Amino acid sequence: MGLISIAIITIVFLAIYSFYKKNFDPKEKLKGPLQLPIFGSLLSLGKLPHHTLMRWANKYGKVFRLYMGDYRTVVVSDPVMIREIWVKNFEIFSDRPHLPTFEYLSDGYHDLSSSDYTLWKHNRSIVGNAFSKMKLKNVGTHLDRQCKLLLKRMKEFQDSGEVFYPRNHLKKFSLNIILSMVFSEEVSYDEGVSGRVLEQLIKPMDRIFELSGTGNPLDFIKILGPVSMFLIKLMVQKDYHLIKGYLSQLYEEHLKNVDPNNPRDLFDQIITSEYPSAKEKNILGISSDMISAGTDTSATTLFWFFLYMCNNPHIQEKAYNEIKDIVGSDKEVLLSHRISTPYTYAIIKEILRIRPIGPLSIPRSCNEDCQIGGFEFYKGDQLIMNIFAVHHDEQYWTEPDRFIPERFLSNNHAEYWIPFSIGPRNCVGLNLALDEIYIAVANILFNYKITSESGNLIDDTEVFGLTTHPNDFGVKLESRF
Ligand code: HEM
Repeated sequence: MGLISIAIITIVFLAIYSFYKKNFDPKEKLKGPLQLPIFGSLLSLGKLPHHTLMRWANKYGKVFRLYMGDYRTVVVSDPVMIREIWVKNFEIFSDRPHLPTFEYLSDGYHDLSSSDYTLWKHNRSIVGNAFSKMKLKNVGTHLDRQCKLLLKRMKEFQDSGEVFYPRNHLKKFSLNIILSMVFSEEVSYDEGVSGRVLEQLIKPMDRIFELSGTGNPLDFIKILGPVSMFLIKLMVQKDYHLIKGYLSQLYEEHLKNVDPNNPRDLFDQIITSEYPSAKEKNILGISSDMISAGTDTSATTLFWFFLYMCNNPHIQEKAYNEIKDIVGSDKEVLLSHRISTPYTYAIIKEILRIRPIGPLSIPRSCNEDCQIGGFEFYKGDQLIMNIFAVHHDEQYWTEPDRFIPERFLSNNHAEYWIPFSIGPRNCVGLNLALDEIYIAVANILFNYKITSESGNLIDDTEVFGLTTHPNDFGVKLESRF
């Protein structure tokens, strides 16, 4: 028998075994859709995986199983089970799955977002402490400055009557908040001036996330083994080196004159912390996390804000009146106004509910066989929290597909409003994100009436990606003064 025949017989055998194991394993108690051999559900998740998974949850249960390639994956859309897994049994589900993409991009899991429990605990406390110290010092100053720059940019569009395309301006707003807090750097709003940051940081990051988005078969098919790592490196290493080069340069510059007693920014605090090993790798990994996780997330939520305000002029008017009555002649909305503007804050919560930018959160893995809530979990399982499904569940929300900020006025829905996930490994940037979104939303509403460019409703269909965002659109700005 020739080599080709042996290879074909092996592949057929593996495919039959894989089909049997994924669909008819006698120890499997969870229901789920029929799985393809080798790929499992990887090819059937569609363009909007969170919608597909929500449909399957309706059919197979709020805790169901599928396979992403070789990984048994349990998808959870029930807030009670989410609490059991992500909070009460956190230590069993604290880690991320070990995937070649995560491994390569984090230089062997040396960062915050993909590290394993022991290192994660250490790095999380460094970032947590750094944020608390910054909070006391000057977060408000960074937010105010960046908000003023954004409003100034918007004014130029309003004065000229030109259509304003919010997406890139919002990205710069969020990026600048992170850059100034972490590195004391800033990108100019004028195109071109920001060449270095754009070419070495933002564009490479965007390209990497496009390539390595959810469900890359190279990550999930174990038989591909070393070939996967080789191909992933081939695809992302140029961009990866650009990002690491940019961060390494900042690291060297900061090292020259860092004063541990008087840190200038978050990076100084990260640099001056102790690490169990691989100090430089961890520093670069954590700072790269801050930029990748902290920029597009808040910016995309603000992008949705523009859309929902154009499509709901009565809601926009109601929030404007609330802010105007509170702020009066001060000309500027501050963080301290948030408590007195509950309707505006309810708008933010409703945007994060109806269009959570990370609808499937970031996956976790199970580190021991266990039974929780009557369901079996096995070591090595991947866990997916379907935030979108929880946020659109009719059991918890009246008319979940409608944009109704009022629903948050009488009830904060804390049990099932989970855009930042829950538990000890939830979003570390939660408070910063809510602060920056509030500052931007409230000041934009106070200064401008926003309408769609065409006068028609803007399409609110999502595009799945690093963050789930709308298709690009432009708006008209009318001054409130
Ligand atoms: C609207 C804004 C944002 C949303 C909806 C959001 C949402 C999330 C979610 C769902 C997770 C996964 C948590 C888990 O595994 O349980 C996460 C993790 C993370 N987020 Fe955010 N995020 C936002 C903004 C930010 C900002 C501004 C930062 C900047 C510092 C940030 C930094 C991170 C980091 C570093 C992680 C990984 C945490 C860890 O593994 O310990 N996020 N975020």
